[in-house]
Order: sequence, then C-alpha cells, then structure tokens
Amino acid sequence: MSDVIHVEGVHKWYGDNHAVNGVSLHVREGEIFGILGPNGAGKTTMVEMMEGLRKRDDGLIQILGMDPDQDPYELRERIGVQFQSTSIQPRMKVGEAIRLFSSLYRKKTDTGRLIRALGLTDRLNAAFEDLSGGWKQRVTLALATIHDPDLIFLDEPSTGLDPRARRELWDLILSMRDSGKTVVLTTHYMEEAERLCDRVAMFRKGQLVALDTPKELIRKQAGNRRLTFESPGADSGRILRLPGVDRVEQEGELVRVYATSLQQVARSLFNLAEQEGWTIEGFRFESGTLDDLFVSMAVDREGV
Ligand SMILES: Nc1ncnc2c1ncn2[C@@H]1O[C@H](COP(=O)(O)OP(=O)(O)OP(=O)(O)O)[C@@H](O)[C@H]1O
Repeated sequence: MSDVIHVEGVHKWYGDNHAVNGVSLHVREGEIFGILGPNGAGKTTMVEMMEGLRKRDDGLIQILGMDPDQDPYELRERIGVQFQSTSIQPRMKVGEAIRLFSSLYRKKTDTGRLIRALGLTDRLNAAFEDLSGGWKQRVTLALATIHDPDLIFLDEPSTGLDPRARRELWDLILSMRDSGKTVVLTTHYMEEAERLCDRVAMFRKGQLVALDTPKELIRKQAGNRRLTFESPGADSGRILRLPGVDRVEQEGELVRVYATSLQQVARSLFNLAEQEGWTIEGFRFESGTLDDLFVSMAVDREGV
C-alpha cells in the first residue's frame, strides 16, 4: 500500500506557542486514519496544514505527491474537506448546494449517484436549516465528496448526532473506505476512533505521542486493563497502595482499578476487603478502551 500523506518533522508556531512540534507521520492509501487529542493539542493546525489552509513553519508535507503550500489549487481537486454545517447558507436548498459545489471543481462526476448513495433524493428541496443534525452531516459529506476525491478529511463528523444518526454516519464513512478512499478523521469520541479507524495518531501539546492501530495502542499501554466492582465502603486510597495498582477511580459505589497484573491485584483486593470488612459486588475484569488510554496518557504527561 502506498502512502497518501507523508509528514516529516513539521513545526508550526503562533508567536511563542509551539502548536505543532516536530510531527512525522504517514497515512496509507485506503485507510481510515484517526487524529485524537485533547483541546488545543494541535489537531486542527496539523490537519489544516495538510489541507493547504495553513502554512507550516518547518518540515515536509506531501499529500498525494503534492506540497500543499506549492500546489493548493491542484490539491483542492483531489482532496475532500468536510466543512462545518454552519458555513452553509441556511436557506439554501440541498439540491442548490450540490449544484453550486459541483460547479467549483474541474472534474465532473455523477452527482445523481452520490445523492442516491447518501439517501438524499427526498431531501433535495429541503432548506439546509430545516434538516436534522444527521441529515446536515450527510449533506456536508456529499459536498465534501462531490468531486470524487481520493482523500477525504472529516473534522469531528458525528458531533451533536444522536446514537442512531452517528451509527448511520459511521456506516457511510466505512463505505467510503470500502470504495478505496483514504479518510483522515479528527474526533473527540474514542468509541468512534475504535470503531472506524485502522490507525490512530494521538496528539498532545503539539506532539505526536502515540500512533498505532486502536487494538495495539490499547494492548501496549501498561495498566490499561481494569477490574470493576461496586462497594459502599471501599477505600480507594488503600486500594491504590496495593502492589501492582496503577490507578483507582471511584464514582459513588463504583470502583475501577487499573493494573498490569489483574489476577494478582484481584487476590490482594479480596484480602483487603475481608480485612477491612467491606463487600465487593458485581466484580468483573474489563479490557481497556481507547478512552482509558486517553485518560492515562493525560495523567502520565501532566504528572497528575
Ligand atoms: N489561528 C491561531 N492563532 C493563534 N493561535 C492559534 C491559532 N489556532 C490555534 N492556535 C493555538 O494553537 C494551539 C493548537 O490549537 P489547535 O486548534 O490546532 O488544537 P486542536 O487540537 O485542534 O484543539 P480543539 O480540539 O480544541 O479544536 C492552541 O494552543 C491554540 O490556542
């Protein structure tokens, strides 16, 4: 598989703020590549430098073999960028928006097919502002892909959608990959990244701190597995001092214990409960999620 995106040692400063700090990564043809990180981590800056919307200060970026700072117009024909729904005229009808966007590109495509694929046939006469969140996202997806781009950038595509609309949108994104497109997706939802992404890049304070498949990221992360139980009397301070425990979370009666060796910690935990006279109910082992990884990375790096 060839690389569609090649980023090498890229930096961006806003005054003294080192917003992107020496990032290198490759995105392969036909994958869904996730970009994750807390607010202000540099995700938007990184993605917009790839799209040719912001200029880098240092390093190399090649998108489909082009330098976005040198060939922005050529690049625009080959990539699709999903705009926020707020950038579309509220009274514009769906069909009008599709015709308008289609006229902006040299490449002429079968818009009828796209309209059918996204299920928009019955919505062509609806004004954009009258659509629900899920339909608005479908329209912005149609507008981003109207010129049949090879590479599609999606920025938090499922924000504000209800669970059903989110799942439908995920199916659409997966079908794009199935048809050979490469998708770069920025998201705050770990579940979205786990479900959709072939590989995930985690950003923090302008740096790339991890890059792998969601499964490998979770597997490699020490202490990302946990055991969970309910107990009215559990003392999280005491549990944290048990050998092998990395972290303890307590929400009311619910306790989550993160550890590398869960078996050993489970034994000590039951002993502790017996000594201290508190009960353990609903005890279970749970495998880690990207959410856990995200939190533990934030904790590690903040030193909290
Ligand atoms: N146009 C700008 N001018 C000055 N500083 C900026 C600009 N855009 C972003 N920044 C700063 O650069 C850093 C990275 O911001 P960026 O928006 O790229 O992060 P992000 O990870 O996309 O955050 P979010 O998830 O909140 O969108 C932040 O400290 C932000 O305040």
